[in-house]
Amino acid sequence: QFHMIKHEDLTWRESLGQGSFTHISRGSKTDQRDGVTHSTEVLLKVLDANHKNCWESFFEAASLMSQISHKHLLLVYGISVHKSKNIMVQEFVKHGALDLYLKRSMSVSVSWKLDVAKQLACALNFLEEKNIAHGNICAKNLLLAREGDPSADNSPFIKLSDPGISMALLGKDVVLDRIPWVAPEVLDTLEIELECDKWSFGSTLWEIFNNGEAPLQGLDPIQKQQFYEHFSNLPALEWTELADLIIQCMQYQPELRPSCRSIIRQLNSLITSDYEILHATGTHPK
Ligand SMILES: Nc1cnc(-c2cc(N)nc3[nH]ccc23)cn1
Repeated sequence: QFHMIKHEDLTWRESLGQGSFTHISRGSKTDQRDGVTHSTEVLLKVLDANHKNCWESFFEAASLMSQISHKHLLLVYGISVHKSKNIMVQEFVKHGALDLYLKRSMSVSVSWKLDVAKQLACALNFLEEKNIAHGNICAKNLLLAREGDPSADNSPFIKLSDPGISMALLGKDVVLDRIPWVAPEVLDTLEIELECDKWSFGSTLWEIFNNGEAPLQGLDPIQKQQFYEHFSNLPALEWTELADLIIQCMQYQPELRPSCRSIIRQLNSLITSDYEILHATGTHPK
């Protein structure tokens, strides 16, 4: 279920950092199509040699993304296995991870953030309709394909990256580190259900509207675990309707979390109210 890419068709360029048990580089792949050689810019995600036992989960995560195609899901071109290297070849998304982008550019508007939130909700709705749980929704896994430029009246465009190696294999410390993105029930079961993505969506909304700041970033793993044991909530945003949506998504009882359709409906009404307030009073909702 994967396109196998020959190692000699790959070119490595600069390293771009690392994920859980992986390191990533910019690169390119060449392929022949109707006798013409094409070179495509790609992202090369290499599984650390000392985590070879995770290769199945590594490729499982990618194959989830290549079984289905959607405009807001990252495209996986295929895999390449060469000696002890397991390589996933993904589309290269120009502006990289959303959390870093938000931290750098403090000037994105409320409507920009709502637009990005709605695109993520649409991607989740698509996955929900296919009964596919992602399991690692967070701003770091949202890639910005287009910045959006208000003066040119064009909007941002995001792509949801693959979930990476499943938490069942990542160990307890990584799971604790993913609080508050990982749904509370996952800490016991390490099973990912559709409702888990709703919880993570709430946490990602919080990130987007806090300019990429990681929620609970100052807490150590024990304090993070206590955050769940005390049924705590993230600090409320000033915009109450948005804060309410985050609370709905981050309900400790999975069955009480809203459907994706309800999330999209609520985002649409926030978009409308933001538009009306902005164009009526020239200020943003508080
Ligand atoms: N599928 C992907 C994933 N990450 C990127 C990316 C782009 C960029 N400009 N800086 C980066 N720094 C780290 C990753 C990255 C691109 N495509």
